Amino acid sequence: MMPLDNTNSRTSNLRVNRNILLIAIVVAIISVSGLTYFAALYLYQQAQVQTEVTTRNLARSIEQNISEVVGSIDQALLNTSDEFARQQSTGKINDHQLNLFMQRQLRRHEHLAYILATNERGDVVYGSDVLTTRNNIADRDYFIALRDNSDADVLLTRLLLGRIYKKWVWIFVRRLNKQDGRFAGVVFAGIFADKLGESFSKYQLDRGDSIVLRDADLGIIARQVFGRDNTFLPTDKTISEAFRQALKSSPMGATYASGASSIDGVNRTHSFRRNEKYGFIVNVGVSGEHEFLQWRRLALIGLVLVGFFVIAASAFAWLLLRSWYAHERNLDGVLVSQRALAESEEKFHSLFCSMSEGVALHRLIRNLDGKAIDYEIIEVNPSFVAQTGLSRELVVGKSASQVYNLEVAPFLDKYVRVAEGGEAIQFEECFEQLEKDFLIHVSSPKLDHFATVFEDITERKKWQKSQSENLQKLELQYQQIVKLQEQLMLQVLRDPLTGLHNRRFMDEALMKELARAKRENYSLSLIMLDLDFFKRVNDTYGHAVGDQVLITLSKHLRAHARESDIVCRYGGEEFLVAMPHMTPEQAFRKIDSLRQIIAQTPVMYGSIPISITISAGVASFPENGDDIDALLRLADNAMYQSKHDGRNRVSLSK
Ligand SMILES: Nc1nc2c(ncn2[C@@H]2O[C@H](COP(=O)(O)OP(=O)(O)OP(=O)(O)O)[C@@H](O)[C@H]2O)c(=O)[nH]1
Repeated sequence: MMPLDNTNSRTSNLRVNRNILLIAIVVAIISVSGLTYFAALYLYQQAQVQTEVTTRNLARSIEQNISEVVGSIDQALLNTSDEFARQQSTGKINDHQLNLFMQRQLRRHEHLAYILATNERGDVVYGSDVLTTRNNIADRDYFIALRDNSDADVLLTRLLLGRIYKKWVWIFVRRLNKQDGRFAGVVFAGIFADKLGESFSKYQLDRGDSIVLRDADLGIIARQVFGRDNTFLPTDKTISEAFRQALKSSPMGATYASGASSIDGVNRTHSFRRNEKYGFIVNVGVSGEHEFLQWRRLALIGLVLVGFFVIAASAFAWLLLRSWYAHERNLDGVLVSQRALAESEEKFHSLFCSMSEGVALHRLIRNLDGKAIDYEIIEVNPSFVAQTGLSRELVVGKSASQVYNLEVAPFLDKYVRVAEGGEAIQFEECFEQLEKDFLIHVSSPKLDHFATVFEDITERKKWQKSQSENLQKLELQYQQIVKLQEQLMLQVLRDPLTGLHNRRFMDEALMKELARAKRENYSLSLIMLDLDFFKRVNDTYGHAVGDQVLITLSKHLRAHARESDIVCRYGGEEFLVAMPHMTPEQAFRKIDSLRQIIAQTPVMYGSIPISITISAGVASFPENGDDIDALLRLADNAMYQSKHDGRNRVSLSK
């Protein structure tokens, strides 16, 4: 069993560890979520940067391409202008040759729709195409501008609805001069806006991305929105506020994020570049869907992973908490049990130490065959030490045979029976060396273990012994008392002089005898007899002789009485004999026979014979009555009748 303190500290350690682990899980969840959030933010920024770089590079690339195209067209215009000048120097313009020249220029530029030239009046007279209709462009702004400016360089128009081909066209114009420098017309080339827009489709952009070409005054020349509707309002100058701000702060080129596009409402990251030489602006808008799609995928994966992690960590924490709480409950249970056990052990220990009886705990020692040959003393209490005089250090951990210096440990057989069978016993033993008696209780708490409780019964034994002696004395005294009582009874119920029953005894006996006679229906005769002239004996020989006479008469009466007869000295010299089963006649004969014997047997006083006679009266049940007093009176009357009739005789009651 784990000590209570250890369990307590283990419980609090567990709680601390649990809290640390829970905090660690929460921190891990927050950290992972935070890291994921910052990673997503970083990736978002990266996607944004990537989008910006893409749009910037694309804008630069497209601007350069268009710039090269425009430069090349400009070169074609210059070449045509030079050819025009060369032919002029010959004095005459050869229309056919000039047209062929212009056709060759046109073929070298795939983007060009046409290349034409006018005279100084604006009539389109030369060109890559043979025109069947007469066209004049003298009213066009660019014609007027070039006509009026002899130093004008190449001129790029806004998008115009062409008069010849009836299509929206971007026109590049150069002035033609006569030999003296005067205005000779213009040479101009056009690119159809739709073709230009189509040419943007070679760029591998994603759906929703856009490329917009604007002239120097911001009018739209061409627009390509990938995967969407490409319609736009030619020459439209509407721009978003973001574009306006970007242009204002950085007129030659910048990157900015637009809100919803003014044209199609799509959010894009834009980069624009203004061509330094020709002033046109290329604006590339990338919706960033691709980059952000990638980011979204990553963010979603991250979110799912974090979600899984949070769920798993929460589930883990929940399971951990549940298991902890269960464990804590168990520990609490263990704590309660341990506390109870500790309290119980404390109580046991305190009881063990404070017991007046000597207690010793033992364990059997077995040999290799498993036979119990001795027992070890595991623990003893202070009373054991006090009783035996053996110190604890001397006995604990030792075998009994060793401690008591005996070949066979004391009471081994008895103890083995208890330790193996489990049934408690007790026996008394006198330890002569200690001069003490003990009542030894032996019980077995578990197999091979037993406890002995030595109850000192020396005093009790002494007391028992003295009690026994006292009892013997008492018994003796009792016997003496009984004897005395018997003597007393004799004294009370017998006449001390003659040893016959006295009148008191007779009174009680007669009641019983008469009752029995009535019950069993037999006769009961009462004989009252009296010494004749006894006074004379006393007077003559003395009272002692008189006593001797009385004793002699008593002996006669006793000698002639049956077992069932009751003889008593009824008073002075009066005697009464009760004779059960005797009719009056039988009684008469019996007492008369006795009378005769007495009369013939004198009492000897020394050598002097003293003659004695008796007078008697007989009364019987049922002949003379059934009442004791009446019968006694009748017997007495009969006796007096005998006196009256001369003494020495027996009379029957009438
Ligand atoms: N020695 C002795 N004398 C006794 C005892 N009890 C009574 N007496 C005597 O018995 C005598 C009885 O005398 P009475 O009653 O006159 O009768 P009696 O002399 O026998 O004459 P009758 O009965 O008429 O024949 C008295 O003298 C008594 O003292 C006794 O225990 N011992």
